[in-house]
Amino acid sequence: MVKTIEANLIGTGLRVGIVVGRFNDFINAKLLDGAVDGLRRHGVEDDAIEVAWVPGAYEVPFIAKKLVESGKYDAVIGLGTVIRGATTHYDYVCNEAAKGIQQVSLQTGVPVIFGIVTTESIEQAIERAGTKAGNKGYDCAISAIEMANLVRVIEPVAVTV
Ligand SMILES: Nc1c(NC[C@H](O)[C@H](O)[C@H](O)CO)[nH]c(=O)[nH]c1=O
Ligand SMILES: CC(=O)[C@@H](O)COP(=O)(O)O
Repeated sequence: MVKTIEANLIGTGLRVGIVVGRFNDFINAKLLDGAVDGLRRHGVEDDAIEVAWVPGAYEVPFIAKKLVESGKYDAVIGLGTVIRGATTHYDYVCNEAAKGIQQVSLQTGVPVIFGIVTTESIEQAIERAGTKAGNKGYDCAISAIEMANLVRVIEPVAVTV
């Protein structure tokens, strides 16, 4: 019989940190609303959710690592929006945000969820922040809960009595 290792989407008792960029915050505020909505709807208590704002997507990994190192969170979500401009700056911001978020996860063993919307246009970003393409923040909330629970399945948390 093949053993399947999987986790549920019950967020009750989980502690989640969210790092969100101010650059393009008219989009990111919607991503944050979606993330908080997703966490709440799956049982994460409001007092178990904390939000840190940073200047832009490039700074998300740095503060995500600080949150993880605090030991206060079962998962961290990184939110931001990078919209291509006239130069190659877009590529550097996107690539470093993605690599940085992944590195924090792998270095610390705490799930850090990639919620940076990377688009060619403002319209594409709007579509992914609660309109025709859903809400990337909500999707990240679900991923954060699943990953945090999956870590607990693989590495059971010592219960202090
Ligand atoms: N152009 C975008 C940025 N640029 C700013 C960088 O993220 C960073 O804050 C700056 O380079 C200082 O280190 N950030 C975004 O989140 N989205 C963009 O479209
Ligand atoms: C993605 C960005 O950094 C962008 O806002 C920068 O625009 P530009 O490449 O026109 O300077």
